[in-house]
Amino acid sequence: MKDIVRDGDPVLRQQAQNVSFPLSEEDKQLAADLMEYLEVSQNPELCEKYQLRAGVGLAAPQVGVSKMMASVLVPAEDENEKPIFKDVIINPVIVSNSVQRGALTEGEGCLSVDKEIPGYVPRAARITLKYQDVDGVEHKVRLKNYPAIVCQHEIDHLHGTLFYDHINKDDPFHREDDEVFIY
Ligand SMILES: OCN(O)CCCc1ccccc1
Ligand code: NI
Repeated sequence: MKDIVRDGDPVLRQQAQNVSFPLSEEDKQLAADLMEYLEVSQNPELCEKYQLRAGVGLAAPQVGVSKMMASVLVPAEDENEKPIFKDVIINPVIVSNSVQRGALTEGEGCLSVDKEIPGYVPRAARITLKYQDVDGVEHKVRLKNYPAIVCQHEIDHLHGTLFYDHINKDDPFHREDDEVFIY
């Protein structure tokens, strides 16, 4: 398990570099490590054993690698179902997003930010995301609700943005009329 870099390390505030294809052995290993972390962290026994915070996403800068790559694993409600979204998104670009905003009712956290920072993190309620997978295959997906929020959180990491940058300083729980709140 690679160590998670904490807020304060400059790598979390850098613009990550594009990844070239075909992936080098090093980048293939990085992609595997980023996804393995999520799988292990979402397994209750292993999560306990390795003392990991369960994660639904992990961006390369969070393991000290400033490259445009992040793993996303959003499990289904029923763990016997397949995940809602599972992939390593490489060179991701949000090509369009809804005007409507959305936020998680419980706010957000981050594996790189040890303290709780209360407040709504307003994001696009729906996005169209283009990315390449580890084989270099281009994907264009439309996401809403939790997967859309998680992908935006991860893509933020690739541009040196952390979730609390979006929280309204004067009124952390400010709600716009048309915002959707995701449970
Ligand atoms: O960057 C991933 N990471 O810090 C783990 C937490 C992911 C995450 C948590 C809340 C809302 C969106 C995404
Ligand atoms: Ni994070």
